[in-house]
Amino acid sequence: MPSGRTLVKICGTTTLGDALNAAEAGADAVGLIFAPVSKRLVAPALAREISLSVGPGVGRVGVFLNQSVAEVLQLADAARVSAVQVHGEFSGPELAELAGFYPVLRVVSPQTLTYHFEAPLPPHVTLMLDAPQPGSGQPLDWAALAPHFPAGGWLAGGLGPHNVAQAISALHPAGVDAVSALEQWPGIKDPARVWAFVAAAQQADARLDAAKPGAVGC
Ligand SMILES: O=C(O)c1ccccc1N[C@@H]1O[C@H](COP(=O)(O)O)[C@@H](O)[C@H]1O
Repeated sequence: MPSGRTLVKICGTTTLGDALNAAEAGADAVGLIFAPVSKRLVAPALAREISLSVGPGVGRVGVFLNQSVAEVLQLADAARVSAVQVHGEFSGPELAELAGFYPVLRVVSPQTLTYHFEAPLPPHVTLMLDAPQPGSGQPLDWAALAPHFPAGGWLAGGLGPHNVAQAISALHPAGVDAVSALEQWPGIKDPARVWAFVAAAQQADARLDAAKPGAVGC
């Protein structure tokens, strides 16, 4: 969904209050994690309540790690998500199957980026760059990544209000995604940090727009 600005996803939402706060702050999407190993695991029934409450303008992204296509589709359907984000072992044919039902964010680490570029992505599959251990708050080396960052790709990994503007101006991602830096403790957001994250991304976009040749004031 290209919009001309950086989309913002607030991941690891486990309460209705946190989801509504993210929506009010201006987030484009909330992430609902269904990976059983996660400290931010959300029950399908609560995820569904969140999906039905945030309003049609806010995407709901189901997040999965090393789960079968059948499980992904069953949970995504139950929770009424609008897209899925997959980490770990998913083959090309599995991604294509998922993409027949939902837009897919395929998460890869910088170490595996080359491999994923060599194998063409199926339609409706978008790459997201993240640290090898998802949800660990580990930032990527944006300078090293810049020459290889995929056009239209998303960025995650240790992003927060303190560094998201720098990441946007370094890589121009289509979207940014964060969890650890926005929490009071795992699974529970700090509402002020969520607002600050969205605002910092919006301000970064405004600065990039103002710097474009022909922009008013240049
Ligand atoms: O956060 C988790 O627990 C998690 C578990 C399984 C798959 C993905 C998970 N989170 C994803 O991690 C990245 C960024 O995290 P951080 O900001 O560096 O802490 C993001 O894509 C989340 O969706």
